[in-house]
Amino acid sequence: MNNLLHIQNLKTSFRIGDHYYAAVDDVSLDINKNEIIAIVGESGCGKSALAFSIMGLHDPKWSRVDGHIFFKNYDLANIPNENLNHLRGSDLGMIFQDPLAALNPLMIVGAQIDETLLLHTKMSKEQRTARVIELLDAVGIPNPSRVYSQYPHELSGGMRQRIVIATAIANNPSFLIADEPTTALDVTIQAQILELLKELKEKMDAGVMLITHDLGVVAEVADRVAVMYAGQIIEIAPVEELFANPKHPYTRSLLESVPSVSNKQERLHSIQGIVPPLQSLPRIGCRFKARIPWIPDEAHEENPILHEVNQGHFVRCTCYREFYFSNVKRGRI
Ligand SMILES: Nc1ncnc2c1ncn2[C@@H]1O[C@H](COP(=O)(O)OP(=O)(O)OP(=O)(O)O)[C@@H](O)[C@H]1O
Repeated sequence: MNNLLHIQNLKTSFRIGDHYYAAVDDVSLDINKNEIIAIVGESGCGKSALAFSIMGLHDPKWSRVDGHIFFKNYDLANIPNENLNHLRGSDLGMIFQDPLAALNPLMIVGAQIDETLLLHTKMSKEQRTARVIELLDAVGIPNPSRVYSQYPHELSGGMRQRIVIATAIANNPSFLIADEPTTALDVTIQAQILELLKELKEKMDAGVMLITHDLGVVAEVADRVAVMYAGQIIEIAPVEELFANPKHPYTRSLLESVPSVSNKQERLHSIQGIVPPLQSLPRIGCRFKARIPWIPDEAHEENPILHEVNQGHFVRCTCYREFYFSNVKRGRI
């Protein structure tokens, strides 16, 4: 079977004052082996809240996770912390956005990677050192033996991100989350890191969840794309299908906002309004409705569900059938 992780009706809520508000609201999603699934959406749509729920990183004092996350023989949303601790760093890996925050500034990088091997394997010190060197080499670090003994501040941003990746993949995780792994890097390093992610999924048959704002990155590496808006998946499709045939008004607007060589004379499209804060997210009806006020009410569904419009291509709410850009009438598009 190809399925690796099965998320079912996941709801992640944060406590604000006396109430809980869902940042991830009834998300169901399958992630397969040997697949990179990109999660896209504006800031505040719930991408990181989803990733942190899978890794069990939310503070239970301030949050609540309901639903199921089936992975191997576990339900990650409902297992004791010690089991999750064991899985994190072995079968589950996470690459964080900011390599400086993820690394210990007082420890040489080799020792940091070694620590995860020490925690999760029975390797001897010699075996671990050899494995760390092998990992440094695998993530494209030149002169791994020298870099082993360097501190994070002695390395460039791209090198530090590679160290974070080497740590995340040290124990060959079968599922890896990469949260904006290339945001802080220049484009050449970005391309190398993306190449590395592709290699990982192929060589280790891993499933990768890639969280990004960058649709160029998505086009480059993803196999499937899930578009999130206001805590929900509003469209999901294989990558070529999503770019060729976007349906949901939000997805179309996101794609329309990307600069391209062919439309560089035109003003870039901007999506009207903002993602509302958690406390004021619309909870009934189409959550995107307020940002497309020119679309008639009747076009929206009362309880929007995901409709399969093509094989493996799902879109939420019937408004996609009636959608046009507000300036179409003025003849700009
Ligand atoms: N610990 C928290 N307590 C309260 N609200 C939170 C907490 N973490 C996130 N939120 C809120 O949950 C919503 C989703 O946040 P999240 O960080 O998942 O968005 P995101 O799509 O990952 O954004 P970005 O792309 O900026 O990382 C936002 O409204 C955010 O303010």
